[in-house]
Parts: sequence; structure tokens; C-alpha cells
Amino acid sequence: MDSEAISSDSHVAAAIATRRRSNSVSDDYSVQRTNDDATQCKYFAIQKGYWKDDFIGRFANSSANVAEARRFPEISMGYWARTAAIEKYVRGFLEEFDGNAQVVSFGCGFDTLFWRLVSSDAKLAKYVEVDFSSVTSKKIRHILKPGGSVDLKKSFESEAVVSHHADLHAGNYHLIGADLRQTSELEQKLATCQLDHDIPTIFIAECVLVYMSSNTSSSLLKNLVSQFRHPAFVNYEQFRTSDAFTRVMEQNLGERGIQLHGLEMCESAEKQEERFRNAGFKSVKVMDMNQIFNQFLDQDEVARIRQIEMLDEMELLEQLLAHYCVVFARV
Ligand SMILES: C[S@@+](CC[C@H](N)C(=O)[O-])C[C@H]1O[C@@H](n2cnc3c(N)ncnc32)[C@H](O)[C@@H]1O
Repeated sequence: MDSEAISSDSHVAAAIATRRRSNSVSDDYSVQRTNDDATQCKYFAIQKGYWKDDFIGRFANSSANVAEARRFPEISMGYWARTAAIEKYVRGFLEEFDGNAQVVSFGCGFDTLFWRLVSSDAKLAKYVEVDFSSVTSKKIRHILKPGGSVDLKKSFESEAVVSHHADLHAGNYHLIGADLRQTSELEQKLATCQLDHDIPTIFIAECVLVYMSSNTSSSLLKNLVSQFRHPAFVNYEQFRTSDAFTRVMEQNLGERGIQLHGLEMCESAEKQEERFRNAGFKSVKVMDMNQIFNQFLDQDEVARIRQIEMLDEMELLEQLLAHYCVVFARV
């Protein structure tokens, strides 16, 4: 067979594989793997000194090399800004209610915010993390594995009880395996965490809602407003999605079998506002990551971040930050 035929065959095969993946469980598998990317990028940025996290080393693969494109300073700055912004919103919320408040993290991946809060003596009533069972079971293994210099179990109020390999309950910390798109499965699993529906509760979705259809994420938000008396929501995801930047990103993700089913909600601040207001949230603030970087976050910290790896030009960073946003919504 000549080389052209081989290459066109492999093109066809790749296209068929992508189409198959997009409508099957392997689509979910590819989405779950985005957690590995986020963890490795955060681990890389932390090692560079962008921020301090004593816990991520338990979850990251310290021997894996981060792809060159993910080692650009712009990428590390973006990860720093998103982590810092979410942490600031959550800490502010917990302080506002003197710790008598709960945190629920949807699509938590290997996020370490629970440990960062507890180790800094932040007060909270309950912390619940949710992800696909295949992700939570891995997270549980990392939490419980012996050895290492940091013992994650030390942060728990009581001994960890694991069920079905995918759920862990330990005092005020809970990690549960559930598909956020499956309403009754999610509600059943959340019920095992005995959340108090009457106290203030902040929900986090860091790069998660975009993987679900707009209808599904909208009904998830509506359910929260109807079930919790004082919910707040901090959402980080793509933004300004109708230009070439997003098309290239979509194409790259598509080649890895990842579809962004909820991208239409990320088009503009108006779309985000509409989604949260329709779900019953009364106040909705949308900031793109340039605003987060230059106004919302501590400017001494921003100055320190800028020194770590000096950029020759700001255009790429500004372009990247313009395509992500944080939404903070309250009832
Ligand atoms: C890009 S990763 C982000 C992980 C973490 N929030 C962070 O920012 O480091 C997306 C996460 O959302 C989870 N996720 C996406 N769709 C989900 C669903 N329908 N149900 C449960 N988890 C989901 C994935 O498994 C993955 O862990």
C-alpha cells in the first residue's frame, strides 16, 4: 500500500474513533482524564513557586513529564489565578458565616482545597467532594496510601470509612462517586453525606459544567436552589467562545475524544448570568480572568507571580485569560 493510502486510511480511522468516542462511555473516560492534566499542570506550577500546596504531591505523578505546551508561564499563571480566585471566594464565604457553612465541590478531581483550608485553621461545617466513581476511587487510594511526608488522613475529624471503593466518609469530610448528570444517583449519594439544607452552602465547579449539556447543568443549578436555603455557586470555565481561539481548543480536545457539550453557556457574561438567574440565583457576578488577575486578586501576589517567569510580551497571557471566567452567584 502506498504511503498516501496509509495516511488517508489512518485519517478515516481517527475520524471514526473520534465519532465513536463522542457518544460512548469512552467520552466520559476522556473527560475524567482532564483531571490528570489539571493535576499535573497545578503540580508543575506549584513546583515553580506560583503557590504553595503541601498536599498535591500525594495526588500528582511526580515522575511524569508535563508536556512542553503546558509548561508555558502563561499556563501556570492561568492555573494560579483560577486556584487563587476560587479559594478567595470560598474562604470569604466561610468567614462570612463564621465557619457555619458547607462546601460542595462538583467534579473535584484531585483538588486539595479541603486540606489547604483545614491546615490553615479555616472553620467549616462540612466539605463534600463529588466526581465520577473512577476518579473518586483513585483519589481514595491516594488519600489512604501509606508513606510519604504528608498524611492526608490527619486532617479528618474521625477515621475514614470507605464504601464501594468509591465513597469515603470521615467526620466532616466526604468524597462520593456520582455522575452529576444523573439527578437521582447524585441526590442519593449527597444524602449519605447528611448535608444541612438550612445553612449556607457554597458549591464549586472548576472547569466542570462545560462538559455537560446546557440543559443538564441548568437543571443541576435549579435543583440546588430549590433544595438549599442559602446556596452560593462559584463556577470557573471557558468564556468568549465564539472566536478562533475556542475553535482551536475545541478541535484539540475533540482529537482526544472530549466534547464541550455546554459551550453555548460560555459565550458571554449575559449567557452565564441568564443561566444562573433562571435557576433562581438573584445576584450573579461574572469576571473574565483578566479582571480576576488585575483587580480581584491580591496585587502584591500578582506582582510576585509576574516575577517568577518574566514574559517578553503580555498579549498571549491576556488572550488566554480573556477566554476563561469566574461566575459567583448567590440567592
Ligand atoms: C478539568 S477536570 C477539573 C478537576 C478539578 N475541578 C480541578 O479544577 O482541578 C474536570 C473534572 O470534572 C469531572 N466531571 C466532568 N463531568 C462530570 C460528571 N458528569 N459527573 C462527575 N464528574 C464530572 C471529571 O471527571 C474531572 O475530574
